[in-house]
Amino acid sequence: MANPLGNRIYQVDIPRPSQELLQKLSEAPAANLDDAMNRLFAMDTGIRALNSHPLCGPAVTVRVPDGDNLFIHVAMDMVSPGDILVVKGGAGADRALLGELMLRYLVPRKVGGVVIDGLIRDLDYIQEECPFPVYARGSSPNGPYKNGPGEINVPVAAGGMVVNPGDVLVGDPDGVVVVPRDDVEAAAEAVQAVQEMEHSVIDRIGQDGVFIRPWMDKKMQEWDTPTLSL
Ligand SMILES: O=C([O-])CC(=O)C(=O)O
Ligand SMILES: [Mg+2]
Repeated sequence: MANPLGNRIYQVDIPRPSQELLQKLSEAPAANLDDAMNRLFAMDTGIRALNSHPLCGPAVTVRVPDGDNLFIHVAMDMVSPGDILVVKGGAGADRALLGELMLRYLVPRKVGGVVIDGLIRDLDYIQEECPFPVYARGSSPNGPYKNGPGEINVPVAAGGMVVNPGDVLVGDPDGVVVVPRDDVEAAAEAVQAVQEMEHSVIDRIGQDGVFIRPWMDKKMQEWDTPTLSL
């Protein structure tokens, strides 16, 4: 057998949450979902939405070297409908890992989206035609090499967060939140409570201009801040 270190493909049947659970996660803004997870689960701010389609689905993960997409091509044949292809490229990359041809190939495969910790190209297609969400650090006309190696369905550090195969990624223009696969139900429940709280605050602001902030009164009592006159 070839040396599998940095050169392996796990054929895992990732957990795929029910449509109902995914719906609950995706109907809230990513910010509220992150609040529901105590504000610790967002990818770093370099990972940006390149079109406006909402992102929500379980991850198939890929690790590739700087500027090389051979194993992304292999992973494209492993995604099921709704899956999010999550790629960790090398840190010093100056070339795109994916572009229009690959994205067009993923359309009939009904991929749920693509999140690239690295660069993409063919931005016009992504912004104007691609029917699913694409997130990446940016774009470059420099194209990828296709030499390998790589790993598929291993834990990757994408956008500064550990992403395991089957973790659920939820994204909107604010960025991407990673829900560990064992926490999906708890997160879906917790986000509903955050949503209800936000809606009641918004309603009061709209109704009578009152912003309910019990935490502010509590903190300011602790500070006992003097009000001075000049
Ligand atoms: O050449 C590549 O592998 C990436 C690309 O631009 C495309 O898929 O259109
Ligand atoms: Mg291209």
